[in-house]
Amino acid sequence: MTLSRSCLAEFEERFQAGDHRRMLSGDIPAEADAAVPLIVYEEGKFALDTAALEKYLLHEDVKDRNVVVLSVAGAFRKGKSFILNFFLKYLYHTYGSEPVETDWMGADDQPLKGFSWRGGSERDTTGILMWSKVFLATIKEDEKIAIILIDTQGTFDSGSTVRECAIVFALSTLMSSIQVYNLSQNIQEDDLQHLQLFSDYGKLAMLDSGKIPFQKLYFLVRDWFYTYEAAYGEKGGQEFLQKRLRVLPQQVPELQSTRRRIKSCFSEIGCFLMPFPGTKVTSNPHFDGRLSDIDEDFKTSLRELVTSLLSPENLLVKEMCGQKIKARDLVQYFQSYVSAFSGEELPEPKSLLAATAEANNLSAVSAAKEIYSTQMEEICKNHLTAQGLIAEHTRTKIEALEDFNLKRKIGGEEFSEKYRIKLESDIEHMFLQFKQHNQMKGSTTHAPGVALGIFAIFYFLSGVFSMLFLYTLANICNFIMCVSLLTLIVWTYSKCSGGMDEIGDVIDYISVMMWESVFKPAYNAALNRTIKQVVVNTALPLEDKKTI
Ligand SMILES: Nc1nc2c(ncn2[C@@H]2O[C@H](COP(=O)(O)OP(=O)(O)OP(=O)(O)O)[C@@H](O)[C@H]2O)c(=O)[nH]1
Ligand SMILES: [Mg+2]
Repeated sequence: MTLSRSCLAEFEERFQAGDHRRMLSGDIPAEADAAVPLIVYEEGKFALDTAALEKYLLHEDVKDRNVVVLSVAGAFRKGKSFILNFFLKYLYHTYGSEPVETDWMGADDQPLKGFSWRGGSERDTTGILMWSKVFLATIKEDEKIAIILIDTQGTFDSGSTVRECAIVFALSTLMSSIQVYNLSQNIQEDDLQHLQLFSDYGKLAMLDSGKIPFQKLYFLVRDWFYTYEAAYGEKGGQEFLQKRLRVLPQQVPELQSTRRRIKSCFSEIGCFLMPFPGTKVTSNPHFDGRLSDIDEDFKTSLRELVTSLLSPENLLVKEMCGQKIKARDLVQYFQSYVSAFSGEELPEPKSLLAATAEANNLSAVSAAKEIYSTQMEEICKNHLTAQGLIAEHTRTKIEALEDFNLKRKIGGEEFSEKYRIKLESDIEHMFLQFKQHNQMKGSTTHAPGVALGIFAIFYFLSGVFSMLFLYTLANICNFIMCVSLLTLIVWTYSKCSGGMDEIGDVIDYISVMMWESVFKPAYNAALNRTIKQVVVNTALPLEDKKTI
C-alpha cells in the first residue's frame, strides 16, 4: 500500500530541509507527522518524554501490535538522519494508506524532508527522536505489526561527554529490533568496543533466560571505497564483516572475547557497504537532498538497502530475551531503561538486566490486568447479585493470575513474586470499583419507595389509632415506622459505601417481593378504579351521572 500521487506531492512540498517539525502526509493528518523528541538531555541526565511516547504507542490502533523498531546510531555528521529520510519515503510508499504506482524514491528534483538533517561540521540531531507516524502492516499472513523509526544523536561530537554518547547508543540498541550502526569507510576496533556494554549484558541475560538478548545489528559502512576487496551491498558487506569479526589465534584475548561476545549477543549481524554519494552531497552547501544531485551508484545501493531492512518479508519484530514485544510493552521498557541510565555512572550490566526484568514483569502485570478488566467490564454490563459478582471475580482473577504465571519472566520466580503480589492487590482494587458500579446498577430497586410507602401508611394508621385511643396498635405502627426508616438507612449505607452488601441485597429482594405482591397490585387496582370512574363519567349523560 502506498501514498496517492497528490499525497506524495503534498508530502514533498510540506517539508523543508532541516525543519523536523514539518509534516508528512499519510493516513494521520499531515500536521500530525513530525520527529518527536523522546529522550532529551536535561540538567546532566537523560529524561524520557513519557507523554509523547504514550501518545503514539498507546494509541488504540497501535498498542496491541507487535513492534518493529528501526534505529540508526553511530558517529555524528555521517549522514544518519539523511538516510533515515529515505527509509521514511519507502515506509510511506509501502505502508501508507493509499496505493500508488510511482517509484518510492519520488521525483528527481524534490528536496529531502523528514528528520532534521544538514551539511556542515556542527552536530545536528540531539537526544533520541521518533517519527510520529507509526506505520501499520500485516506480515506473515496475519501478524499485525507497528513500525517505528528512531533517529539518534551522533556519538563523539564536541558538545557531549563520552557517557552521554554511550547512553544514546546503549538506549537505542536496547530499544530497537534493528540497530543500524552507521559507520564511515570501515569497521574499526573502537566501533566494536562500543558494543562492549552489550556483550557483558548479553552474557548475563543469556544466563538468565537462555535466549539471545538482541536481534539484528546492521553495520552500515558509508563511503566504501575498497570495492576491489568487497563489492557494494549486502553480499559484499557480509564477506567484509566475516573478516572483521573473525576470531584469530594470533589476536590478543581481549579482541577475541569482544568478538565472541558480540556474536553471542545478537541473533543476526549484518553489514552493508554503501558507495560514496558524490561530491554534491558532501561538499555543496546548497544541496537539499534532491535525487538528481546524488550519484547513481548510491541510489542503486539505497534501493537494495531499504528493501533488505524494511520490505515486509525482512521486517523484524522486537523481542526481548525471546519474547515478542507489543507497542504498549515498549513504553515500559523505555521507562525502565531510561531510569537505569539516570545515575552518574553507566549502569552495570547487572542493573541493565534488572531493568529488563522489571519492564518484563510490569508488562506481564499489565497484560493480566487487561484480561481481568476486559472480562469484568463485559460481565458487569448487567447487574449481578453480590454472590454472583464474587464468583465471576474469583474466576476472572484466577484466569488473569494464570496468564501472569504462564508467561516466561526474566529475573526468575523469586523476582516476579513481588509483581504477582502487586497484580493481586491491583485486581482486588479494581474489584472494589466493579462492586460499587454493580451496586449502583442494582440501586434501581424499589427499596426506597417501599420503605417510604410503609412509613407513610403506618404514620397515617398510627395517627388514626391514637385518635381512637388504641395506643397499643398505634405503638405497633410506630415500631414498624422505625423499622422501615432503619431499613432505609442501612440500604443507603450499603449502596453508597459498598459495605454490608449481603444485607443490601436482602433488602432489595424483600422490597421487590413487597412491591410485586402488595404495592403494585394495590397501585394497579387504584389506577383501574380511577380510570373506570373517568370513563363512566365521560360516557354517561348528565342525568344518569346524577343518579349514580
Ligand atoms: N560522506 C558522506 N556524506 C553523506 C552521506 N550521506 C549524507 N551525507 C552528508 O552528511 C551530512 C550530514 O548529514 P546528517 O544526516 O545530518 O548527518 P547525521 O549523522 O545525522 O549528523 P548528526 O545529527 O549531527 O549526528 C550532510 O551534508 C549530508 O549531505 C554519505 O553517505 N557520505
Ligand atoms: Mg542527525
